[in-house]
Amino acid sequence: MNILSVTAEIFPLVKTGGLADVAGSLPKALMAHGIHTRSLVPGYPSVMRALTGASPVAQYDRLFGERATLVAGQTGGLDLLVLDAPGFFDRQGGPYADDHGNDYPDNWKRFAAFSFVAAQIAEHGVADWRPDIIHVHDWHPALSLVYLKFSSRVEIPRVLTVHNLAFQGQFPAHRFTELGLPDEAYSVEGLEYYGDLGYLKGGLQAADAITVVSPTYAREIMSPTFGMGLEGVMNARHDDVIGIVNGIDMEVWNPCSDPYIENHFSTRAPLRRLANRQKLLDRFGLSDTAGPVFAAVNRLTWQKGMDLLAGVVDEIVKGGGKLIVHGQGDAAIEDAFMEAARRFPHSVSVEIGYDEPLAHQIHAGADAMLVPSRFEPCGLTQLYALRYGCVPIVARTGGLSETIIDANEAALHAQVATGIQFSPVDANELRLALRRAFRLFKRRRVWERLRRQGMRTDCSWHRSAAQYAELYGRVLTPDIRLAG
Ligand SMILES: Nc1ncnc2c1ncn2[C@@H]1O[C@H](COP(=O)(O)OP(=O)(O)O[C@H]2O[C@H](CO)[C@@H](O)[C@H](O)[C@H]2O)[C@@H](O)[C@H]1O
Repeated sequence: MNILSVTAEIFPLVKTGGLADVAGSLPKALMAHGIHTRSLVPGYPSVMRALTGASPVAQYDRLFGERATLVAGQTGGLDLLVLDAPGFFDRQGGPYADDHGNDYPDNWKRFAAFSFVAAQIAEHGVADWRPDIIHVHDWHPALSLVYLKFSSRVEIPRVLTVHNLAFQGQFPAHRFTELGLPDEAYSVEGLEYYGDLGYLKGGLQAADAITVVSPTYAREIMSPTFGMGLEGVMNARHDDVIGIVNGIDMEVWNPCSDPYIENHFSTRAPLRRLANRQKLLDRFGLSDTAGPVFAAVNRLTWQKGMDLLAGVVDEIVKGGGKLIVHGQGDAAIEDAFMEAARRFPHSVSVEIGYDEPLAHQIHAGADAMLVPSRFEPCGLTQLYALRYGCVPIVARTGGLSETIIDANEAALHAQVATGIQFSPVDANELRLALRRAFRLFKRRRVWERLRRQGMRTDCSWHRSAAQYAELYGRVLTPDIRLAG
């Protein structure tokens, strides 16, 4: 079976968050099911640099006004189709915004062009290759499903995965005439979204199957609290929505062989982890401590509950713990953490930025990883933390609630606990969760068991890739409904 996977990010070539990790690791996991994935990605500079043995397979003289070449190539086990359109993708800043964080004003056009090419490949194939299914990720390529629904005579099954409903690709309605779609595509059944254009909304309406990245999130987004304005569409498509929890790349995140960490460790050799802990404290200018070293590696945003964490730093300091924060995001939250680091220089250390090796080192050295998200479709940070023996302390929401087993007395007694959950997601409950962590940390054997149990958890793609394979089988047999 051939899958055309369409994604704006793919690890290790271009990444701003979890989407890249999933788009980069799922194709490898699907190979075990006899599924061959080709991933279409935009030709950002980092992607073009990494391509080896690339060859042009299609040419566009005026793709939404720009010259573009579709290039086929391989890198790091990924089979890629790259849309080399310098006018759209060869830019200094990030994939979606400039260096100052301002969205590119032509994002509507960049991702319409990208989506148009995806639809062309789905419809006609490329060179001698034809996909059986098109599977698009998030809003950026979602318009391709709209092109296929309204402008194509080819019936190819269309799958859409939503990694985060908060990002929707909403643009002014007057752009519609430039998209080259028939008039009926600007409708409730298509792109129309509160008087604007909704790329994700259009994709949700045009998909044969919709996946989100955990069953809990699949339930949550049916309500206004989590639906972000799309709860009506999600309810209408309820029977075609399925939640599949993310797996992680067990090679990239492997404490026994990780090139970014100095002291490799495992459940059999846990003491070597202590050397990473010491190195981490040194790196962040913090003195050694008998108390727990808490960490947060995340986007510093409201979604991730990082403002809540910034508000309870005193609880960590008071208890004799340390806090290491690495991330970037909202200026006010960055400032709040920097201020906390100034107030408590011996206990709190912050590095604003985005650094992949450092993320590995923090997971490999800290005692506990804080993930107080207000909503979290799945979350990967807590899975990396499990694998690296860093006990996750998570909000009970979305995928966090499904991937971590709370250390209540029953779960501890049954030796199945892997972390700490708290709910509702507010500062008070986060404080209480920290106090529980301090108490558990003092029970050394209990904490060690918690850590070991986490490291033994299967976070691989094993089960979830099988679910995707089954889903692909179902959409190829259209009479079988997903919910059945
Ligand atoms: N400063 C920094 N330096 C280095 N690395 C950093 C970093 N800040 C974050 N990261 C990395 O970025 C990734 C974040 O992935 P998550 O899945 O936790 O959240 P994200 O909101 O990006 O993803 C969305 O999509 C994913 C994938 O489906 C869902 O799991 C999630 O719930 C949803 O919000 C992790 O690999 C993390 O290590």
